[in-house]
Amino acid sequence: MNRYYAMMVNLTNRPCLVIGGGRVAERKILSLLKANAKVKLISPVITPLLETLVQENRISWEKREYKRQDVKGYSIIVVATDQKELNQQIYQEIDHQYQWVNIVDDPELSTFIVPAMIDRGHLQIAVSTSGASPGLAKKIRQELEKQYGVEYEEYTTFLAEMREWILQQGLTNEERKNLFEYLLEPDFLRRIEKGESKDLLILKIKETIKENINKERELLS
Ligand SMILES: C[C@@]1(CC(=O)O)c2cc3[nH]c(cc4nc(cc5[nH]c(cc(n2)[C@H]1CCC(=O)O)[C@@](C)(CC(=O)O)[C@@H]5CCC(=O)O)C(CC(=O)O)=C4CCC(=O)O)c(CCC(=O)O)c3CC(=O)O
Ligand SMILES: NC(=O)C1=CN([C@@H]2O[C@H](COP(=O)(O)OP(=O)(O)OC[C@H]3O[C@@H](n4cnc5c(N)ncnc54)[C@H](O)[C@@H]3O)[C@@H](O)[C@H]2O)C=CC1
Repeated sequence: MNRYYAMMVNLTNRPCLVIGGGRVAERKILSLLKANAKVKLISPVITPLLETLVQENRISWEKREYKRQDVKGYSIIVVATDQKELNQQIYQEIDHQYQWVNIVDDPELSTFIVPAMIDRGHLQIAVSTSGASPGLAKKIRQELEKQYGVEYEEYTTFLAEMREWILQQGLTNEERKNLFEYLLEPDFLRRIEKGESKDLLILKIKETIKENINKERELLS
């Protein structure tokens, strides 16, 4: 079994090809769309949900069987037909030097595999078993979803906005480091979880920080 390298890939507007339009292809397409990829689908038959995505112009679809000339010019190719031999044949016809390939029924041939994802706004947690047990990756994803609830969407936006502001304040490395630590105190997560407005919280914290910095600087001068 392979040992994989995890990375976060920017697929915005990148051309991605999915061959086969069944249940598994549907799952891969939904996650590609979440990453703003430009998805093309080739398959004679597709699921009702994929039909809807085609009608909404969110993916393009060629209603036909795969041809050898199809597999050129993509960042990512997902091979998801239900025929093992065909999937292997497609693998042979892909130029692997320039394209990342996921063969859904053959981890050994794939140049990348897809983890189970917890999606909480800026926070994404990926769970992988390296193909040992995709079912376990899904189970752990479901457990982590309880631990990292929807409040993390607002919370990570709060952290991102505060961080950007702190970076613009012309502080010393030491001051910045202390503030980033301060932001991670559990109290802020708790307050957001309880429904306190993120924007008001940000205003209050900025005031506190400014006061403290001014006080410290007066003491030092
Ligand atoms: C190697 C990999 C390649 C890839 O697809 O990238 C792969 C391969 C295969 N999956 C198979 C089976 C199942 N896959 C799932 C589910 C998911 N599979 C996903 C990823 C991966 N699956 C990659 C490894 C990821 C890793 O281990 O880290 C997830 C995480 C992500 C996603 O697909 O988006 C998504 C969960 C999403 C979620 O819910 O969070 C379930 C459960 C279910 O469907 O409910 C089952 C049945 C239970 C079981 O088998 O465990 C089979 C056998 C098919 C057969 O029996 O013929 C193969 C082929 C083989 O192993 O040879
Ligand atoms: N990686 C994963 O997470 C999982 C992988 N699998 C594997 O994935 C494969 C696909 O599973 P499902 O999506 O459930 O199958 P499915 O039967 O729902 O879909 C297969 C799709 O392939 C298309 N297809 C068939 N011949 C084609 C051709 N010549 N050119 C283009 N498209 C063609 C069909 O039209 C259909 O849309 C299975 O063989 C299974 O071994 C199964 C479960 C999970």
